[in-house]
Amino acid sequence: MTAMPLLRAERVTLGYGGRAVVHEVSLDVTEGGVGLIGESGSGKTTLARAFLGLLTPMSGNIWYGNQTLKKADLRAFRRDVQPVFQAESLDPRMRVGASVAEALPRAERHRVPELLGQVGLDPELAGRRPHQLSGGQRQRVVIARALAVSPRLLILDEPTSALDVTVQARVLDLLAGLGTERLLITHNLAVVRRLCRTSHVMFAGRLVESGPTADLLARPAHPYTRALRDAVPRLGGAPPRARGRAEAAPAGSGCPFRPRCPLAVAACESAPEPRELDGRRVACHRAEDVLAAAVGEVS
Ligand SMILES: Nc1ncnc2c1ncn2[C@@H]1O[C@H](COP(=O)(O)OP(=O)(O)OP(=O)(O)O)[C@@H](O)[C@H]1O
Repeated sequence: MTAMPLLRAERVTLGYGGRAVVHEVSLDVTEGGVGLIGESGSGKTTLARAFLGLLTPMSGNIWYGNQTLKKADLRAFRRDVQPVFQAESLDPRMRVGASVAEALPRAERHRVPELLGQVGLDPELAGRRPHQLSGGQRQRVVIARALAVSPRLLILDEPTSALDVTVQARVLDLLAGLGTERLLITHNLAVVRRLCRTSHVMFAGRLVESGPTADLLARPAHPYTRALRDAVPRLGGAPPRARGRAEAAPAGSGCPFRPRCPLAVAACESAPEPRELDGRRVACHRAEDVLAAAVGEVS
């Protein structure tokens, strides 16, 4: 029997000022790491904010165990689900030891050296301020802060994109070794390859493909997954060019990827329903053709 996921989005629509930017997304945060991938503006951070309880769905529900977030014990939720922000979120005036201590319950403040050690930092660095650390060290301090309350799940939004490639790899190794569950948001497929057993690909506020990360990378079933894979092959690769909303078809007018899709046909003028295919879930009329072309072009 599969364990109940800690967090689950059920047909969640999210937006700002009454305008939806994430449409009917269903996603379970399961074991082994979950990646949420997509280009700038696809809605990843908006969905992460809903998972952190910072944005209320316009429709649908976020489930925390067997309760919706509206009814859940928020004290337990805030301990179990911790965000890992970018290193710039550290208070520049605060010594990093004090910064980690602030995240600990009062009676456990003696654990600062232990936590710094856990993220591979020399406890002697506790007396420094953020600008006296390297980017990778600062990111480790942010992770130590998140770990202070022994969370069950970390929600990481581009945790390493500001770091150079070798430092990025070391921080990813640290995250992989922690044993804490993670939902990782990134535009970089090399990052999810290391940290996430399952991945979800988002385009224009919709999930277009979900499944085991290894399968998505080896044999994408959606042309957008394939384009992402081919655009960003390595750690440290540049993000896919942000093309803006104008290049996604407006909601209600067929497949949103159609204007950019090399495989679009007349059928794509009706929106594809997500369906199960070859161990993944994909929303594309031509998924069989994309899958069949493991190598080379489809037309
Ligand atoms: N506070 C806000 N008010 C209004 N619109 C917003 C707000 N935040 C985000 N948006 C819009 O919602 C859409 C999705 O943005 P979101 O930040 O979730 O995307 P993203 O995939 O995380 O992008 P990035 O990788 O650049 O962070 C975009 O069109 C964005 O302009």
